[in-house]
Amino acid sequence: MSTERYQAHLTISWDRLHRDVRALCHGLLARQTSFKGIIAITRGGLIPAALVARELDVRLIDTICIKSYDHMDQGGLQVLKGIDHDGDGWLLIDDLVDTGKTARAVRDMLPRAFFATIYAKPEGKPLVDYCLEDVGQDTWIQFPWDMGLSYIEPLVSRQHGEPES
Ligand SMILES: O=P(O)(O)OC[C@H]1O[C@H](OP(=O)(O)OP(=O)(O)O)[C@H](O)[C@@H]1O
Ligand SMILES: Nc1nc2[nH]cnc2c(=O)[nH]1
Ligand SMILES: [Mg+2]
Repeated sequence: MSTERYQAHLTISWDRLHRDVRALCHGLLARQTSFKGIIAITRGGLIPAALVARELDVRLIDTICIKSYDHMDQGGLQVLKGIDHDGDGWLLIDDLVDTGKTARAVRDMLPRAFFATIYAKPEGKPLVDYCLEDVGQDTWIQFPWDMGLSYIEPLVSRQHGEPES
């Protein structure tokens, strides 16, 4: 699938990610359900899962390893590592749901797990049990682990049409 479906960008800083995961955890705690352990959907779910594990004081952590995108290009879904139970009592964590293709595959493997993501786009949202924030279907979420700080020219040079080095 091409990158044309993304018309907007939402850039998430490390600070915002941390705040958003803590807010997600407040919501999870309010449900008064305790979890046997956390399953992170790699790779995007790894850092959120580590932060959730810290807030919920969970020490048992497993992974489901799935690849679906090469940057913005959605390809065939590859399950590189599964799990040998139905997810009963476990908390599944991913960074986001977009089309819901990954979530559907994970739900088929772990029908009894509780599935939470930080961000959810409309097509995928019905597949998660809990998410913190809705994001437009046409928005590409830029995560801090995919970015770096870099120099930009002062506005005035850019106005005068000086070429960027
Ligand atoms: O709802 P979908 O359309 O299936 O998209 C959501 C999935 O896409 C991203 O993973 P990706 O396949 O890019 O791998 P990554 O987690 O290793 O970045 C993201 O982390 C979700 O797992
Ligand atoms: N980083 C990132 N990965 C995705 N995979 C599917 N949708 C997205 C998105 O909006 N951002
Ligand atoms: Mg992923």
